[in-house]
Amino acid sequence: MKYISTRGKAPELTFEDTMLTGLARDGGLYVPSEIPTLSQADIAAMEGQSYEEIAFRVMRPFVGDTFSDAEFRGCIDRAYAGFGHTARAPLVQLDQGHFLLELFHGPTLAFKDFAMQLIGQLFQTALTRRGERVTIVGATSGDTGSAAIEAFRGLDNVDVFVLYPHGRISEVQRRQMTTPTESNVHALAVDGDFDDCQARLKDMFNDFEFRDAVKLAGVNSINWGRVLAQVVYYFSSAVSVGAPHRKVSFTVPTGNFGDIFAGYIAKRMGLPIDRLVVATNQNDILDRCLKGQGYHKGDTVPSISPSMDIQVSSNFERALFDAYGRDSTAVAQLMDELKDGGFDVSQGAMETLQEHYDSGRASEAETEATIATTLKNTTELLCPHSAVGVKVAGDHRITGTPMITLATAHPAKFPDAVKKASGIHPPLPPRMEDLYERAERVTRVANDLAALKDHIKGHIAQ
Ligand SMILES: Cc1ncc(COP(=O)(O)O)c(C=O)c1O
Ligand SMILES: N[C@@H](CCOP(=O)(O)O)C(=O)O
Repeated sequence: MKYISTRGKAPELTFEDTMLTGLARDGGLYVPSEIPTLSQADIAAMEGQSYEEIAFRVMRPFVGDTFSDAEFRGCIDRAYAGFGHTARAPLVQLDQGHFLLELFHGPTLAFKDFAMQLIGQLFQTALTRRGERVTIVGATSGDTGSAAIEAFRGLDNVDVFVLYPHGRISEVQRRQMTTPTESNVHALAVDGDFDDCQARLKDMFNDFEFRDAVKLAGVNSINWGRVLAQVVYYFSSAVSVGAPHRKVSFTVPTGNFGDIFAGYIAKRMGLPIDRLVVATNQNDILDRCLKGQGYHKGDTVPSISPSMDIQVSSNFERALFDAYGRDSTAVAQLMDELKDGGFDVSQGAMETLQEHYDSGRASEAETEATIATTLKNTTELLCPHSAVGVKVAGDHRITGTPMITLATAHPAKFPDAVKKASGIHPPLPPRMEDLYERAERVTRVANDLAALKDHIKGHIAQ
């Protein structure tokens, strides 16, 4: 299995090198040169299998000979052993034909743990074998950062720096990143928004001198391994509601487009997915684009679902690559236009996108109302991101096709917004009860590439 860049000018890589490389050297994102498929019989055989077994069967074809079967199975087993639910990703029925996929039973209470816990194991195995160390830098709107710190803290061969937008994440999210005591993890509060953090991260990858000097690696969803691990729960959940014998639709609270793109990969692999519904908050650039209005950046408006306060949706580049018939020149041109504010999508590419994706948005008031009504009707307490999904799913139901909405975070990560909407203050799990008493360690930094690079160079272990 080979991986190619969406911009066509970076070397083809193996799975291992793709995973350790992060952003392609031409600024693009790596994707598999072809998508392996599973037969209907392969998918039907997943019924009743453990999450770990389904994970092995879904991901194995993408990994090539990077890991032996035994190594790969070991990584998967260790990755999910610490989850707080034996099903790992349990399905809860909300009403007739509408299901919630709870993806928040991992160590940091968000769906990011599914990929990050696995990536942590895969990095460790590959780096130990190669005798190498890397510097991981991540950009986060709240959840990727804590998941990355949890997955890599205390490891000998990795330093982790996480850039988050100062004052724009919840207190629980911040404390999850600033309270770990291991010296190889560093939280950096950037004066800017998430798009600034992500842009500076990409600047670092595009600065080859810096990139090579610190052996930069990325664990944002620019890393193909992140997307791949998220494909698994589309299979596990769809099979539970009748796939491959019936079609299933998914609604996905969306920001950086990694999670919904994983759903698209599942569909390309043969999972009978009818609609993939992109659900955005008031930062609705993706909804507007998928409705044919072009991709044009505006200002990010802080919301009660802060993890989705994003204008430059990184993985949309992967969706565009396929929609433009894998024309890397066209994609590179669009990404150049994006630097100047945005681009229009060609009619052909738009039709291809709309074949797979629907979209909708939820206002702040609709998000709050959905938290309240869902609690009243079902006893499920949603986080604001999951509530965006549930609201939008409600607008896209088709009789006879089950709809699965992804619940991407635990409500306790956003207690203020949840309390305001529901009257309930969701408690943290017992292992995190003292989060508010733990000492914080964080460095405030300007939104300035040189300052960030200096800080990182000065704090990596030699
Ligand atoms: C809780 C939560 N929900 C939804 C999203 C959006 O996911 P994606 O960026 O993969 O579209 C994020 C951020 O990634 C998140 O942290
Ligand atoms: N919402 C994310 C933003 C980064 O997304 P990623 O999937 O590219 O890591 C976050 O919580 O940090």
